[in-house]
Amino acid sequence: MKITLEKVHGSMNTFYMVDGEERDDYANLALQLCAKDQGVDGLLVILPSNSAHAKMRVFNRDGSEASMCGNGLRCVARYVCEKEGVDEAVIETMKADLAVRREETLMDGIETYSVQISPVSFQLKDLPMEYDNQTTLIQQAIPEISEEIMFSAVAVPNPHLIGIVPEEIQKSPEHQKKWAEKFNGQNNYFSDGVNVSYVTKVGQGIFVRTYERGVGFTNACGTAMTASALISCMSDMVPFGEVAVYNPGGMVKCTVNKSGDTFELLLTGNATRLSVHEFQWEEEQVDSEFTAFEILDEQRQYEKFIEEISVVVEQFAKRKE
Ligand SMILES: N[C@H](CCC[C@H](N)C(=O)O)C(=O)O
Repeated sequence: MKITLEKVHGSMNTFYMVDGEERDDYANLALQLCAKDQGVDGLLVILPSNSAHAKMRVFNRDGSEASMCGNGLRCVARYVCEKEGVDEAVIETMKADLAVRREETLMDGIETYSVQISPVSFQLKDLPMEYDNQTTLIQQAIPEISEEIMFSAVAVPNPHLIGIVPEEIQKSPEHQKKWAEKFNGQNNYFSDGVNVSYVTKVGQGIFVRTYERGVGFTNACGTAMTASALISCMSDMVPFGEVAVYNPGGMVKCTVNKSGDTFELLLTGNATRLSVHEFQWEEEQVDSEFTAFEILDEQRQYEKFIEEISVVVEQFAKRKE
């Protein structure tokens, strides 16, 4: 079956995106596309919805389906808003219908969208995570890992383990890689894996590097950056409100507001279109031609944005090409 795909990114977290009908084999499409393209982190599927303008499903490189994707939702938001000719919309996701909106550009020529990140739960059963019969894990050392890293577990609603780490640990990915690989393999804590983020204060904001469940290290993980901003506000590293979150793929703004004992989270950042492709999708992977028949030039502008903030980003991490 011939399908049209867009290649898009949010903070250089890159996806193929397809506008299709409900089917039960999109994991197979994700595996085929990711086998062909090492530079992509997963597949976004846009589907009809009974409750919203559209529905988003997201599949990781390993074919596993996630309940949410913050960077991907910005790209889906742009596609749906431009298709419907609106600046605001609602997108159905696995656990919630989320508000999305077109925003002032981060920089000229960089389409920018905000997306709601919800629901939020600190209950370990919602990740899921098993740890010493605890029901929550917030700003706590896990002695097996380190005495100097404060960890927090939160579902937004996909699962995140957030560690506030000193600069010297952040400077090299080895420590994070060791534990993220353990928690996404055979282990007693996370039966369904977990996205692992290391967070360090930088300037007025934070720097976040994430090892994503089902993918590995990515340039950015939208739900992880938002969860990291939430934990950074709760631990008084930064004030509540708008948090500048730097990552190897650029920078986003996360807005963290507390009302009573609930949190409202918003993720604002680029939604960049890279190219458009035709793909012959067969049951078995065929070596069909997989060329871009349209290369867009939005990336040039995004590179200028990266240059502007590289001094902050490059002290911790080089971007994955
Ligand atoms: N790897 C994540 C899904 C993708 C989320 C990430 N790309 C984002 O922007 O939030 C998980 O399995 O929970």
